[in-house]
Amino acid sequence: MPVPKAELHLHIEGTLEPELAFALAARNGVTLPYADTEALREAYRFSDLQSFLDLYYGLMAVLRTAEDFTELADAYLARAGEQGVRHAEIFFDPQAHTARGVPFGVVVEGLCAALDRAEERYGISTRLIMCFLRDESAESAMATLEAAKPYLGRITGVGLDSAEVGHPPAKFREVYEEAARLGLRRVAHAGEEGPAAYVREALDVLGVERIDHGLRCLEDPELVERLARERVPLTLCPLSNVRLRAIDAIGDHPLRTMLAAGLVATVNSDDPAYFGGYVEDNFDAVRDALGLGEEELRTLARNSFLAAFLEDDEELRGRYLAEVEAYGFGA
Ligand SMILES: Nc1ncnc2[nH]cnc12
Ligand SMILES: [Zn+2]
Repeated sequence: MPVPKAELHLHIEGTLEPELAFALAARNGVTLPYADTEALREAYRFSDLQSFLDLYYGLMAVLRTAEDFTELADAYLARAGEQGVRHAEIFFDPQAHTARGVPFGVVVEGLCAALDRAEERYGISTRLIMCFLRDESAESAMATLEAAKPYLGRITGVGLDSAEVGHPPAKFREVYEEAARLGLRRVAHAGEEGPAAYVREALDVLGVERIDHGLRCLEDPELVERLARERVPLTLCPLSNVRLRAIDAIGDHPLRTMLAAGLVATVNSDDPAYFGGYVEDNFDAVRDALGLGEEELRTLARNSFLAAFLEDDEELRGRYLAEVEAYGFGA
């Protein structure tokens, strides 16, 4: 059994495997511009974040009903369970669905039908984080936050994703202020393709508690020192970074440098259906390419639970942390 871990950077729409995409397309009468699953997989050669996003948003056309979202989440949770995930904080992109006429409530209710039975079926506790598309307007993000109000009992936090460069965090200052007033936790993608300054801005202007990716923080040593001192977790996604060409090869990933700098690094899968692996596959990839040892792997697993939004259930966090300490690597 893989090491117990929390997955903190996972877009549920990014778990849409080609087989499920075609099955949902048939069920919903949607025609996909690919002959079959093989042709679709062939298209997964990305040159940057935008080239991925174009395909990712396009394929979402097959997601129409609450049941579709339930199936999607169920398929992820089953895979995640096999990969040692004990706790999952799941992103979703409401605007990518409401823009196609799928109501906010359909998405949340569909996802929650799967999340509600995840503990019982897969032994996984869950949280839901709604992400704003940063290449859409702040007004659209605010309207999305408004649409979320009837469902706030089910939503733990807000995030910020999509095309990063040219859409700095400060664009969403008021939206994040309102989210904080509503008692929502705050995270944001920053420093994936964008500069270290965006990481700083996400902390200072949006008040985020974790940085998603944060890769480019390394270009600013003072910022690295601050992230380490304030113990701001980074949710890294190594296979994603290779596929989206943020780095040339997995062996170039700066994870080891980040751990040595005292950063609270975690390893996650981002969009596993598109990037060639789920979370344990990411652990395996960095272990093999960077030669990580038992203590580094245990630190990554421990960090994932320390960084999780489990303040409402510290007993559960404690149990997960005890599982990490008791885990026997190489068994
Ligand atoms: N890696 C990523 N970066 C930004 N937005 C995303 N949406 C889904 N995956 C993403
Ligand atoms: Zn992401």
